[in-house]
Amino acid sequence: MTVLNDEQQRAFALMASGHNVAILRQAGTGKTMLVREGVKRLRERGKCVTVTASTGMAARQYKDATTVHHWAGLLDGRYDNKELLSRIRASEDQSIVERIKTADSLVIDEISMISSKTFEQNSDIAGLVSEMSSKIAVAAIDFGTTYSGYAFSLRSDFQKKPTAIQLHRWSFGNVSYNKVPTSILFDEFRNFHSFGFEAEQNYAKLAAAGTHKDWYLFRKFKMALYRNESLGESTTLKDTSGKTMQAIDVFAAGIAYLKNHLMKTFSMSIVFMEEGDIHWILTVPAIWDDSAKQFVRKSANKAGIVDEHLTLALEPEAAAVYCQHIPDLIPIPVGSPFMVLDCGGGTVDVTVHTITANGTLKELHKPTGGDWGGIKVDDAFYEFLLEVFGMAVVRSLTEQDKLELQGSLDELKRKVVPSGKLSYTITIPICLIEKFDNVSYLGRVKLVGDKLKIDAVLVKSFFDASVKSILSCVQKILDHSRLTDLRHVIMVGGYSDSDILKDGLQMRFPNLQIIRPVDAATAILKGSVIYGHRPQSIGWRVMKFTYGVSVCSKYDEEKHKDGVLRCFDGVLKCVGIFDKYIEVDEILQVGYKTHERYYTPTLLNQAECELSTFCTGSKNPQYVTDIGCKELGKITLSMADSIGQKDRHVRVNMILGDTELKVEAIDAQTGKLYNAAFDFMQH
Ligand SMILES: Nc1ncnc2c1ncn2[C@@H]1O[C@H](COP(=O)(O)OP(=O)(O)OP(=O)(O)O)[C@@H](O)[C@H]1O
Repeated sequence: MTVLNDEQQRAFALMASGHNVAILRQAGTGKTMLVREGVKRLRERGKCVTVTASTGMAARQYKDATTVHHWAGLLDGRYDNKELLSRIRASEDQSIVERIKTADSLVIDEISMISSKTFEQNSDIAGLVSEMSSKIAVAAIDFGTTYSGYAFSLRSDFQKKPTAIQLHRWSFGNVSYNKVPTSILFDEFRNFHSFGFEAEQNYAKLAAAGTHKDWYLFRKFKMALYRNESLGESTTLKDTSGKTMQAIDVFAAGIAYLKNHLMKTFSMSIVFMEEGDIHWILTVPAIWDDSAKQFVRKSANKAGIVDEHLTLALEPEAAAVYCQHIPDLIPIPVGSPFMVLDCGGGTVDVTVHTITANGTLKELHKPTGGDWGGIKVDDAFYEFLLEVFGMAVVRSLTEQDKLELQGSLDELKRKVVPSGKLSYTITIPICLIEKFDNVSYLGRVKLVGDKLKIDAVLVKSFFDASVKSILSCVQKILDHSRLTDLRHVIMVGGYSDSDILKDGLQMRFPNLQIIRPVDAATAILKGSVIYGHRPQSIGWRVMKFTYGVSVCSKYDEEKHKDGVLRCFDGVLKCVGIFDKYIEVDEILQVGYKTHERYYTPTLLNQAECELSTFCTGSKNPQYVTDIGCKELGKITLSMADSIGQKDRHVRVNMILGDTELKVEAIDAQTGKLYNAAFDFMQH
């Protein structure tokens, strides 16, 4: 084996761990030797390595090299990207697709001779290949706070027309809906019984018969994952009557119901579709933290969706992807920032992206938002009811009454417009009519038949708290120096259909163009399907936090003045130092890997090493105990393969910029790659 010097060894380590590596030096300094040796070593590890060069002449330096044009199927260079991709897609000879698909690493010699057009075409072809080698279908589940639904498309349909997405319509009574209420009913033995409208109606029937007391009805429970500091597998949820069940069982049952429903829909229309043929997308709010995302993943696993077939999509990001495919919707120029305001039932999620020259989306501002969705309006309405009727009367509502009242409220919310109306009416349950005795809102609330007639200004005030929070969040983002030229806001999510909200935004920000697509309420689901087929639609993301691990280091009087000191084998060390991997607000390319860090075991026979990971909103934390630092969880690194050896170490990369954090560890002695897992839920 050729011996590599330290610098070459470092370059090889980067190649081996999947980084993009540029080797730059004068002629005669060993670049070709390093490439030859690196290729040999990677192949010995079972990797498929392709060696190419920019010219035929350069390729001759290697035994089995070809030109990059030939390898990537760029044909003779006369086609533009679109034509090239459609030729490769339509070609009967799929050898180009096959060889790109199987390559683990690609070497390009004399890369400086390659034009930017060739680069772009290479990247587009790689994207096409990943699309063509993907699953037969993509199915997206939006497990929402108030409403849930699903959509899907076959790969073959997607390739013809990306927006050819089938959105399941749910029938109830004589009406069909895009989504169903996220309500789940379990029987007295905690077995899943029903979901959606059926769950609500079954529970109301049980309650009417007085047999509901041991049953469990969960509704609007998704927000339990938001900012939950102690989220774990043992977290419990309270049902409508205060009885508890394991949260993971409730989420898993809901996801399983939607998954099975979708499989049934498939089986009615498509022959031979199995779960393994589908890539599943689950949508999550972009502002959720890592433990909430991991919780959803674990729930999906429990529902029978395995990790390899599952991607989490960030809701506003998926909507941004969809909006790119709506013809004539948005005249947003390439390079201009635009905001996506995703207003759902529970969460309002705000992101800012720009469209790059190659059509991918680049995030410009970290996801921001809060729990100011449609249910804040509901909360204000129920507070009003309490004032008018009193706690005892409102508490006496039957399950059927509550169901009907929520339906009437949803209808009322849709009717409210910024101006022109003097009052609104809402149908209320008979028991409330009987108890109506208005003293709190004299002249502003009247009873007319079985309806409550409420002064329009009062009704509009139910939106105040939510709209105020959303406006101030948008203002904060606009104040960011990077976004001074932001002119467009795209509103998506069910609650964005509210004219009160849209008007509030337009009044406060008259210079912004507020765009609300026709299918604002389903943009997330449809965008998630497109994202599942083409994950490269998103190219860059902004880091929400500074991430790092807790390390200890030999005590340095200068550096560690405020540190916590401990003595190990007679050596004074400072513990709890924040070893920063990445900084908040940094914009990272999707799949970005941090520079490798090396960790050594403290004991000779240590088989595992645990790293505590931390995050914080501040840019340069010194210690993991600094204000604002939060422990995320642990990474467990296996060192079992080189047990007993001296000078062992594990090299660790964090993979950031994806929708979830990942970590990769390599045993430096054996070269074995471990997919060390983050555990954010060790509570
Ligand atoms: N026209 C409208 N005016 C006001 N509110 C509306 C309108 N249409 C729908 N909503 C409200 O939007 C919310 C549902 O939106 P959506 O289906 O996007 O939420 P979700 O997916 O349940 O929420 P999340 O994204 O928080 O999980 C409900 O609160 C509903 O009452």
